[in-house]
Amino acid sequence: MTYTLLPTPTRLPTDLPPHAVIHADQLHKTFTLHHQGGAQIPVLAGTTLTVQAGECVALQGPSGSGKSTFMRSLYANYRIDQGAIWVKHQGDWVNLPQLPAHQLLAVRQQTIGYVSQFLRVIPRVPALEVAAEPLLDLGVEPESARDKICQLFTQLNLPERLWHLSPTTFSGGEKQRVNIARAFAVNYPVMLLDEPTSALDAANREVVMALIAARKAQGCAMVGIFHDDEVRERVCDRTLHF
Ligand SMILES: Nc1ncnc2c1ncn2[C@@H]1O[C@H](COP(=O)(O)OP(=O)(O)OP(=O)(O)O)[C@@H](O)[C@H]1O
Repeated sequence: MTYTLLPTPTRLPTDLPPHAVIHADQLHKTFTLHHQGGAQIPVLAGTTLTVQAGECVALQGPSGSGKSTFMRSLYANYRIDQGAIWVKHQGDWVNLPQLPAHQLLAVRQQTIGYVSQFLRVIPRVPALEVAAEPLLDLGVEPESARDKICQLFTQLNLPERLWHLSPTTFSGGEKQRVNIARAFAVNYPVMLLDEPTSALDAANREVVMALIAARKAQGCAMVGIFHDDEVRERVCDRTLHF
């Protein structure tokens, strides 16, 4: 398959909607498998998405169509081949693929939260500390950070006996709730949600849907992959099809 590559847009379009906070402009991404004869897997070919404050956009499409690749590109976890990823950071538009590492770190600390499906656990670090880390990195006092996480753990029905244990041995749903508390503790203007309810029971799914709705009402722009139709229909305003 051949793609006609468009020139990389490097300027922020002038016609973005007034409350736009993220604008992915014509993203192209092809994986090259160097250890498998250089096989090429074209995944994104001009994907464009603008999200405004207070909106939630669902990424939907068949397995392997590129949803996760797009989401990881929005967090600059994957390097795109062409395109621009504009994010409003502290009042200024920045293009993620062109940022030096320290500025990308600042964008991730202050502007874009990412709820991955799986929690990265470190042996011997208790759940409370794992979840409080992003707040502490922002300079929040340890006591306030701890209070905020305790409040979220309670809301998410994470049993108190687990709070001081390392999540290494937690169940999938327990780990997922630690991850959600970690991301929702910070008031990010943009959040990327990768199947945030995949391991949760019905009651905790409701809690997460309520957290998402509350954050949207505060003006957070969200992009998410939701395999659960009910969750997607209830929290998303529109869909980007892959
Ligand atoms: N790191 C990688 N290296 C090589 N190929 C990759 C990599 N990540 C994804 N791919 C390929 O890119 C394509 C899109 O994968 P991606 O995970 O983005 O799809 P998806 O729509 O999120 O799928 P699913 O719904 O199954 O999670 C697949 O063909 C996959 O094999």
